[in-house]
Amino acid sequence: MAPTLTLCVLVAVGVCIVSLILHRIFGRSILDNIDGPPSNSILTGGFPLTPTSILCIWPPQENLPAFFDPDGWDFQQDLEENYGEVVKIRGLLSVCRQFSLLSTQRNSKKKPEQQLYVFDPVALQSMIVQQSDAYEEHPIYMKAYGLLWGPGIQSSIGADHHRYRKIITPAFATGKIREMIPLFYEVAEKARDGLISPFVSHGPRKLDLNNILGRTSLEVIGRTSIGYSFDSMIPGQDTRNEYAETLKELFPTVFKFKLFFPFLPRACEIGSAAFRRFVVDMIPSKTLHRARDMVDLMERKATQLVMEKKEAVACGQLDIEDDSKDIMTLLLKANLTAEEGMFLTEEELVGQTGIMISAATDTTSSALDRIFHSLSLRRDVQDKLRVEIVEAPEHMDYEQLGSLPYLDGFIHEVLRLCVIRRNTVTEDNHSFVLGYPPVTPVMNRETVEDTILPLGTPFIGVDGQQITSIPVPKGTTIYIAIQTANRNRRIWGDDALEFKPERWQNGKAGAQTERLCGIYGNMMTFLGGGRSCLGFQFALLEIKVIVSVLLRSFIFSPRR
Ligand code: HEM
Repeated sequence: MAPTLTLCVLVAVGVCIVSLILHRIFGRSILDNIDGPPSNSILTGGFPLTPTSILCIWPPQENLPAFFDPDGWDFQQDLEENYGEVVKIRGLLSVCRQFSLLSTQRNSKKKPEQQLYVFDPVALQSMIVQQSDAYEEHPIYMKAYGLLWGPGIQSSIGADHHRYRKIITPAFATGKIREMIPLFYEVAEKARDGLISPFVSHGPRKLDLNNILGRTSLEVIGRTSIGYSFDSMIPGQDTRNEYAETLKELFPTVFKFKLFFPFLPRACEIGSAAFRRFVVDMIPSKTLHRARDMVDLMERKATQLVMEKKEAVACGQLDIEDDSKDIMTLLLKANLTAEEGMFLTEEELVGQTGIMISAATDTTSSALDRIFHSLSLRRDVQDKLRVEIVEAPEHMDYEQLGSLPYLDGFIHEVLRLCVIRRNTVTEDNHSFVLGYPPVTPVMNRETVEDTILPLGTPFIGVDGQQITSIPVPKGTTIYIAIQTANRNRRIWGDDALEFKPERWQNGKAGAQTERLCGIYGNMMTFLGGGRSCLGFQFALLEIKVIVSVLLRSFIFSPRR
């Protein structure tokens, strides 16, 4: 290492250590009284100040890797069982945050590394519904969405977000989605034929169900959102185009940079977009350049799709008054009648196209993966479901799809618990099934003002006193604990961790006295309030159609 660089690194490390010591001595926070798992990492602020621990700077954070680990079951379980329904988590790089390099909000009343993990139903209701203006989408994720897709509903807050939501919501009205059901069947049946065809031509063989479910979800949203086919779904052929490939690779590529995410809000403020682009071009990282090229490709494609649609409308090839058109046509139509300042610009239509396709594809396909995985492990559930489906009409309409009680209970239960914990379930012993919701076990928010978080279930603070509400300083990161809320024993009962579709029959589950503020089934899978999932009905119908089509033709077993 060059001497100057070595000196810079030493000075930076020295400054961090001094800051950390000062911070630990003088930095009091009103969140100190909330209990949470201990941290031993130098960069999370929870480390014991010994010479050995000072050397031990990796991993850079203690709670978060365990927290976000796909197999972090014990950690999540520990949070649920050993603390109150609001838990303090130690976040990333607290030392650097002292210098506001990472912090998105300057605030003296809290230690920036302290974050709250919330599953108390009253607290959730306050954050998501009553006091929602005080809790915004986390700036890191908003910036990330903005960089990936451009301006749109998921990369906006406040008035802009209200505007997007107002113009997009009618495209998801029940009447519109009901008309999409025949298309759901068309794509699901192509998927079924694609699965059957290799058996017919080559006899028994292994198939990649995960691949075909991903292709099916993308094709459904391509056709319904913009009237575009990404994949001819020709049996036996993987005919996906470049956009589809890119979409599949995008998140795994981008998440290789997850340690740098906290720098995004500040980094996006440095210089012009052209300058930032120049910096990205200059950084010698193949992966970064791959991510850049993927974003470019997706933007080009979305722009092309929007332009084609606009031209088709302009030259009369597409009748915008015809209600049975895709979501983009509905947005173009809504634009025509929108009040001043309420319509979507071309750039926003492009951003929205990318967001919509991404929001609908990974979510639904991972829910479907978990559904077929659960079915393969629970032959009893699979058989019972098949009996109900086979007795129903082959092509069901909206009402019929909603009227199959076991299918409905099964989908609710998968979306409550989802994927099966590895090594806990066998075909013989199926009583214990745990899982993650399909999008993420948590959603991030950040307080944009000082606020008070009320609690439904008071708990004892670190000082031994009862806490009935928590003053939360501006700039605090909050995790909406979707997964933990969905299996909170106080709400769901002692069998909360068991996979029981029957619990939904006769309206038993979902009608508990303790309410969660989610829009679907008294659970948080699709969130609630002003940022809840706009496509939840779409997703439910799509899933029901695909499950009913595939269960008629196949018996699913676990891979041997
Ligand atoms: C099982 C499937 C799905 C699940 C579990 C799911 C879940 C969610 C969740 C939790 C959010 C809130 C995100 C946040 O606050 O950052 C969300 C937002 C959203 N979802 Fe879904 N989603 C699913 C499928 C879909 C589908 C199929 C579509 C579209 C056709 C869709 C469109 C959206 C949109 C547009 C938003 C942004 C809403 C806003 O910011 O106001 N989702 N979804």
